[in-house]
Amino acid sequence: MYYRLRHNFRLSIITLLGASAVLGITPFAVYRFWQGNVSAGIADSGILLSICVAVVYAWRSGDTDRAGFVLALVAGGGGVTVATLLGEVGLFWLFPSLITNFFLTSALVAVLVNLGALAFLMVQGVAFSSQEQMWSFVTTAVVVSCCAYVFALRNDSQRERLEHLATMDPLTGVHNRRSMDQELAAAVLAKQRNGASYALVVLDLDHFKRINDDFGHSVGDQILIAFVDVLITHIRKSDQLFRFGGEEFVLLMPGVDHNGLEVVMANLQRSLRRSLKSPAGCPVTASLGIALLQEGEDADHWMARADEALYQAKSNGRDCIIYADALAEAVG
Ligand SMILES: Nc1nc2c(ncn2[C@@H]2O[C@H](COP(=O)(O)OP(=O)(O)OP(=O)(O)O)[C@@H](O)[C@H]2O)c(=O)[nH]1
Repeated sequence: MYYRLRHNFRLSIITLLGASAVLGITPFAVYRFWQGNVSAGIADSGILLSICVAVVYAWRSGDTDRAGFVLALVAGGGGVTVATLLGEVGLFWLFPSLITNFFLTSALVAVLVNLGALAFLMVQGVAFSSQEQMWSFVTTAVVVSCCAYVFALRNDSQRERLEHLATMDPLTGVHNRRSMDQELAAAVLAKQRNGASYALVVLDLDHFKRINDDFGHSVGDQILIAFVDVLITHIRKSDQLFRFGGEEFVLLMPGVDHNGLEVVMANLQRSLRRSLKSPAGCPVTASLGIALLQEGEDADHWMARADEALYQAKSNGRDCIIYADALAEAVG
């Protein structure tokens, strides 16, 4: 539970809202009934119940987008209902809901819900004691919503940027090892669920240290970029390329069989030999270790078999492709 709260921001906001609603609205609901204001008491109880249902749904299904959207509607609708029933006293409740909506759902939906709630109150008019009060309230509420909207947009773009930085390799523009771990785990799960086939190809440039030593690090960088360009032209849209670290890359290929894979890899190897050259004109080659995901295998074991195949390719003199499954048959 603590892990989910820590790692899922929207779930933690939904939970916080649920707890605040129970603590904040329950006494008011009781007070309204006690005062004999049954309609306001029912409105408070309805809001409370809807919030609790949405919180439970979010926890059970993990679908915080839908739960957040429903809660934003409940918050907006609840604020309007309370303002309509209680007038000026109820209007104050609209401000927390105007702000909270930006944490619960997307910035655009939140601002639309807020403007919708304000427009409804203006058209209906009963919540305000004078025109002047209505315009002051609506103006301040729109200013608050606009500021929150700008803040939420900025927050979204920073989160996207952070996500990008955390998952992409800045030099080559392909995904990094962190994303690879997630995708391998997803592939293993898909294999367990529907028997999907996957191949893992570990590619490592040969004698790359010499290139750095002879021509400098920036030339080495350019060769890494050119290597990725060649790989990208040879893979399908559904294939995923990751930089595992240094001059080692990993290709995750769904929906492949052994024969098809052999043809694609042989083409790739030819293409690398042809197009990847050092500044002195010498071909830059790569060694490849390949493993098809087996029934009941986990990601670590799968990766270890592909790595072992790569090690064998290096031991065989490099510029070579080794299949882990063929290796296992030969050993067995
Ligand atoms: N230019 C550049 N070099 C890198 C980068 N990351 C790692 N390297 C270099 O890659 C080289 C890898 O050297 P080794 O692990 O000995 O591998 P190798 O020389 O390719 O030898 P084999 O793999 O056995 O064929 C090291 O010199 C690293 O400094 C990078 O981002 N840019």
